[in-house]
Amino acid sequence: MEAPTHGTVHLSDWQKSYFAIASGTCTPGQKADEYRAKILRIQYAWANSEISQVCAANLFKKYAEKYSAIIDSDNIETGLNNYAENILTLAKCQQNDSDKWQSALTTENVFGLKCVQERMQASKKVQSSQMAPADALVLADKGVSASAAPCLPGLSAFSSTGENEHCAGSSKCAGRGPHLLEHPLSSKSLQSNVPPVTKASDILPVSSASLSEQIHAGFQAAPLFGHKEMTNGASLKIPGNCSDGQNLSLPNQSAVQAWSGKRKAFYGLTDKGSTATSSLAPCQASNTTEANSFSGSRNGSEESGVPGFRTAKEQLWVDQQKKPQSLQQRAPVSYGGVKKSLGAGRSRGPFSKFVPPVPKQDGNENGGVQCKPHARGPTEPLLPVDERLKSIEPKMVELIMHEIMDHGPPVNWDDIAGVEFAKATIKEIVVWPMLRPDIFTGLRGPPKGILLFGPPGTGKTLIGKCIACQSGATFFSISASSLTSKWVGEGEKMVRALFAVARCQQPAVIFIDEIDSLLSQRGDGEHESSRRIKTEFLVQLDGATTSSEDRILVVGATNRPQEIDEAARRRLVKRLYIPLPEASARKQIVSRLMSKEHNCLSEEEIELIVKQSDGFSGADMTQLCREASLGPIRSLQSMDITTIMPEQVRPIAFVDFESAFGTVRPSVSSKDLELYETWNRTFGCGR
Ligand SMILES: Nc1ncnc2c1ncn2[C@@H]1O[C@H](COP(=O)(O)OP(=O)(O)OP(=O)(O)O)[C@@H](O)[C@H]1O
Ligand SMILES: [Mg+2]
Repeated sequence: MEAPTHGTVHLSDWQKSYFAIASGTCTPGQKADEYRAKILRIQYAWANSEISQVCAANLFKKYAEKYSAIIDSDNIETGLNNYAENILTLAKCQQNDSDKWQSALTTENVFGLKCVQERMQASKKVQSSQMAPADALVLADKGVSASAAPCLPGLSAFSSTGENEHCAGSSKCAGRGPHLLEHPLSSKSLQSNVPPVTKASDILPVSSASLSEQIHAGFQAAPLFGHKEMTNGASLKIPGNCSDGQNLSLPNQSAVQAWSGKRKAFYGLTDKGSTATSSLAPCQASNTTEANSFSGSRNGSEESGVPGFRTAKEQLWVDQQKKPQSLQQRAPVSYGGVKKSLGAGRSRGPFSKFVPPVPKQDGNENGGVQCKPHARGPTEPLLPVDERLKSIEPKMVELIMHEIMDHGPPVNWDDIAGVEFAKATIKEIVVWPMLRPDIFTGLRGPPKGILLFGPPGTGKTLIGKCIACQSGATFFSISASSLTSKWVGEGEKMVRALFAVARCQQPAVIFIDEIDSLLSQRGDGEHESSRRIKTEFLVQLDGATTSSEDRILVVGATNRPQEIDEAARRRLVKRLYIPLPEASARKQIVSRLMSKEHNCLSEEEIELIVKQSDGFSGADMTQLCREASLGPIRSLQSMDITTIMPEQVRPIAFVDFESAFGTVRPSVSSKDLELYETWNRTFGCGR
């Protein structure tokens, strides 16, 4: 029988396996394996010129499609759909920068390594026969820093071919010997991802500095790049007859020969001597000593006056370390125009800049404690966390930090028409004590809780904004409904976090709009979560209002004062009625709004408007002016609005107000007003 040729065996093989796959008895896994094997065989056949390139391409395409159809299919019977799983597994395995480094290699098992033992023996012999010069290692490589140096004599056990005998002679070096590995720094440094060295022959000469770099670098990058990327050419040559011009290589260099060949050129061009350590900052961030010694050793050239290369991350980190504590805090923020609001009324978009609620003025009011819930990233230094925030979930603190900030137009006291008594009282109990805490002490100490109540649209929220701008305090503006609805089940934690953050950011004003929805009377039918929020709020409020040191002011605003829980009412000691604007206030609102518009209103006409608008709230007055300002536009019926020039629009006239009165009505009924008046007489603190 004729022996089958190579080609026929090959073909029958293919046929057989094809039938096996097509038989339907294979599991998706087996099929995938078979297709994968086929793809490999195609590559192999093409590489051996058994099939043409066109044929290989066609076959490859066919089997790759089949293969990926199985892999990607999420049908349990026919596919594997392990794509996501693999990715997830990979992602899990991926060492995160923030993960704590846990190296399998410890000082103990370094000593256990046979090659290390051999080298230790050898260096001991050398030490006993010859004393090494003190600065041998510095000579070996100027990049060695003072902090890195102590570990090096011990590490000299790694050096090549008895080079110690030649470069040494150091009494320090020799005298200390291998036990110096136990130096705290060195042992720390050694607890890195040094790949296990298996053979003594694998240990090839490495300059001491580059070795220290590798150790500090945890060999993360070094093994891939080969020695030339590790240090510049000069430092690779150990002076004297240590290893003259000898090519240095890393333990597993052979395994990455192909890589280093390609990468050498690339990295060699861009990053002399720093490539191996360029991604090191994250590992160093948590340890100042290590980081310093690291930068010292790898930027040895800095010591000699030549600035070493640092990545931006490293430089930032080093700069932060250099700054004094107070400066490490973020730059003081002027709260003039900054409002922090949680929930309703937030104008901050998702891409707006985050402004932290930092202590202002000297930035050191809390003893320089940075209220940072946790390190934001592995590359950032771990700044001290405020004690008061330790019991608070970092997530909550972050939510408060991220959500309460806002920027709003600055509001002046003059922008608020009327309510003179309320304004004077607020200035007295909010602004002045914030400005002169030294005077407002003891009995003069400001109240810690204020309630602004009155009909809707009378300027309560406006007053809140004004306090934010004028008091100079850190301002937290919280809509009660956002606390109760947005963070279902977490409301009370949010309340706790809010007060904790406020405590860190003193002086602070917590403004709670619609406070009635947060602190309404507790009843049997109410939801458990809202009851818990309420209780927590009262507890916090109590703490804030009774503590004499805390400079936290809680300002609540409501148009339903009668619904507020009596316990909360008691804590909000200053209850200020914000009534409907009087005639003078209404005039002020109209005049102020009209002064910004083109109008032809006479003084008498304004008086008439004021008279006619009796019972209007501030918001109603604003709406009336808006409506009137549209009058001139509406009168341009015959003209094309798209082509009209601004000068062609006539000024706002009294007639526009007359027609505006036809559509704008007071929003507060006299019956409602009576309720406010009664409540004010009962609980209010006004005159
Ligand atoms: N005293 C005032 N002076 C000037 N403008 C005012 C005054 N009161 C109200 N306004 C105008 O009405 C708008 C709404 O006021 P604001 O939101 O402060 O009312 P509020 O009392 O908080 O009402 P609500 O009880 O419904 O929350 C303001 O933006 C402002 O334009
Ligand atoms: Mg309001």
